[in-house]
Amino acid sequence: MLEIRSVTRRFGETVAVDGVDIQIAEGEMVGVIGRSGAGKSTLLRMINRLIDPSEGAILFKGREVSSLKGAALRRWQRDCAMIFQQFNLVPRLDVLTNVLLGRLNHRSTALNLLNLYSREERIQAVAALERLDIAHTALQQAGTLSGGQQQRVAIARALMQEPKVILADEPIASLDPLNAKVVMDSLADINAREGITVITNLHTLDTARRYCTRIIGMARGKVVFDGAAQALTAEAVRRIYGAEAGADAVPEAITSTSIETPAAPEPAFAG
Ligand SMILES: Nc1ncnc2c1ncn2[C@@H]1O[C@H](COP(=O)(O)OP(=O)(O)OP(=O)(O)O)[C@@H](O)[C@H]1O
Repeated sequence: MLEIRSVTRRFGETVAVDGVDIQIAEGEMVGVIGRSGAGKSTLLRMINRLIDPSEGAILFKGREVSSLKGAALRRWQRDCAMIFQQFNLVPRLDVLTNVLLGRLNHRSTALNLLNLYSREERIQAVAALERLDIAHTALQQAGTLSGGQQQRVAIARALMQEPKVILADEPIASLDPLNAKVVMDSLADINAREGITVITNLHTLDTARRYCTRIIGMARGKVVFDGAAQALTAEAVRRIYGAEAGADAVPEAITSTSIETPAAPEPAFAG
């Protein structure tokens, strides 16, 4: 369904993504792992066209999305929701309005300028917040919520886009273990129930193993592993993280769990 065909992205002398070929079927839950600088974010950002490839093509259901422009590009960006490490909410707006912003690319410019949302859209937004168990925050300023709550708002906003694909760029890197679990459980639930394809960059191996049916390992811009979580052997881990990351010597930062360690409950308002 999603095909990344010989895609390369250069930034000056740096080759961030180097001749990558990947095919992802509808409904997969894919984790992209690799060291910092391996090219994971660049790959994700090229899929929804925040960045354009230097070479190669990206196709969705046989149609090249890497060359779309104007309204067609906006439709693709609507189909392909993005979740960021830093949530990217509008902090001064209330939570409900932030979620409604997910409808932007569904609507005419005039409706957007007038800030008019239908009753159905508001009901849909509240339902998305309820699903993520944060409907009680609907009228609070988004910036007053804790990180975990803000990421859930971002997921609700993504759901409002009615996307075909969700791209999550290190969605739990800024969260404590309990919130990381809530966010990953939500993404897994959306993948399982709606069948929405999820592609997520993750910085810990065990999270990828636990949640993703398929893992793509990147090193220096190239795909060096692509397979089932169970096939991720010590040798594969060495290929992804480097020779020094031996079976017993994988750096703590790579394997340490960001999910299971108990943590103190988050404050209700962590402005
Ligand atoms: N806008 C940019 N301008 C210049 N170089 C960039 C830009 N974006 C990424 N790079 C470079 O491309 C390479 C890949 O970066 P990328 O952010 O994709 O890696 P990553 O695997 O996502 O790492 P991290 O986990 O640290 O975000 C790095 O060397 C980075 O410095």
